[in-house]
Amino acid sequence: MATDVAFDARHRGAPGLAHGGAISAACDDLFGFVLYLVQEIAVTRTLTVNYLAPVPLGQPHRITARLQRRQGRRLHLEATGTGHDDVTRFTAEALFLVVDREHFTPHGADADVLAMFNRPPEHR
Ligand SMILES: CCCCCCCCCC(=O)SCCNC(=O)CCNC(=O)[C@H](O)C(C)(C)COP(=O)(O)OP(=O)(O)OC[C@H]1O[C@@H](n2cnc3c(N)ncnc32)[C@H](O)[C@@H]1OP(=O)(O)O
Repeated sequence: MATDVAFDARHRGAPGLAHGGAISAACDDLFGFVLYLVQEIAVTRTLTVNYLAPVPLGQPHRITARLQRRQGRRLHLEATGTGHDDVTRFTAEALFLVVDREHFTPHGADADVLAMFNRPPEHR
């Protein structure tokens, strides 16, 4: 699964550069979408981002994410973020753990939890 992201002023860290937290969030979010492909309900247990080079604001980066392997409840995911100039500026690895629906029901409205399972959330 892939998405194209151009970090903007909302994601600024150092002048002209994306904040590491925004990069991390983009990777975690895309991993969440991979779950719809592998048809598992899971949540992030660990997330490691390797910041290989500064990410300039306003330059599109393609983030590609995939399930690398599965061990029981453990889903190992990995992602790569590459600019249009073919420079890979970050990679990420995550451990997601499969959970049941009851993981979410104490916190969100039933209809919202059900909707989340039926289709990916819409992003603006
Ligand atoms: C389809 C729709 C899905 C939508 C979800 C989208 C999610 C988007 C991404 C997110 O932002 S999720 C939000 C951020 N994450 C969280 O809020 C998770 C908070 N953490 C928890 O709720 C619990 O820690 C969790 C449910 C993940 C796990 O608790 P458990 O008590 O169920 O598991 P446990 O700690 O016993 O670990 C289960 C297994 O994983 C193993 N494990 C845990 N941490 C590990 C680790 N770091 N490395 C390797 N293995 C690990 C652990 O040893 C164990 O192995 P065994 O099954 O063999 O005994």
